[in-house]
Amino acid sequence: MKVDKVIAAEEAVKYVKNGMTLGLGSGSTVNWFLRKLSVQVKEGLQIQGIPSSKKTERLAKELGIPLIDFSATTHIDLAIDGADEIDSSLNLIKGGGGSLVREKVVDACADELIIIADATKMVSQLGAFPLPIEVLPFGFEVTVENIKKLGGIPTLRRKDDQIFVSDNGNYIIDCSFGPIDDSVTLHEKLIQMVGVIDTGIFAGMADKVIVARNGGIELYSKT
Ligand SMILES: O=C[C@H](O)[C@H](O)[C@H](O)COP(=O)(O)O
Repeated sequence: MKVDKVIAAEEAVKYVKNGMTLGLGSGSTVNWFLRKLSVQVKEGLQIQGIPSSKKTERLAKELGIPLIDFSATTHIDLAIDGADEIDSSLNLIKGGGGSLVREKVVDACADELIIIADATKMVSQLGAFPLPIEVLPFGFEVTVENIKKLGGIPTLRRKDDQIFVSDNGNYIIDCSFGPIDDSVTLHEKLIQMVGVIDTGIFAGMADKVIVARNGGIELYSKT
């Protein structure tokens, strides 16, 4: 039986049209989308993708998906991305894989953003997943203290006993705020802090969310 991430990814491929410039998100669900997309590309579909992470770039190249960067165009027709949490207003927490900043740049300039996920990502309120915040390494200790003042419990992300470094050369602070009542206000407070590059709150950005649950598809659209 196919896992739900694969089913959501397959559904998203149906939205890709010949000639499109695609924003390619990051994460395991997007990786399934890339595999499905590459089959269509081999069959003659003409698209070009702008990757949102080095991992996505690497996999897309391996799969033979044509890639460009923003020096070729600043217009993206459709971005496909994953998420760590999705609320009923389609606000998201992203960045579990550490790609939030490039993802936000790519997703924000797309005419349409479609999020693909399995049903485990749907929540009644954001906040069970610690919010990833990308920060400048210089003086990150100060930034962490400032984040604490907002009531969060911050943890510097590590991987294999080393500090995790993003594709942009920055650190990630995973911060538990508990249930987030107002994600826009929280994002605005954080983004104003010196040293904060961006947060994993993607509020009001998703146009559609494709959720696969027990093998079936649910489609949610921005109202
Ligand atoms: O930084 C990572 C991204 O925001 C991913 O899109 C997110 O973590 C979801 O990943 P996955 O599809 O592996 O659950």
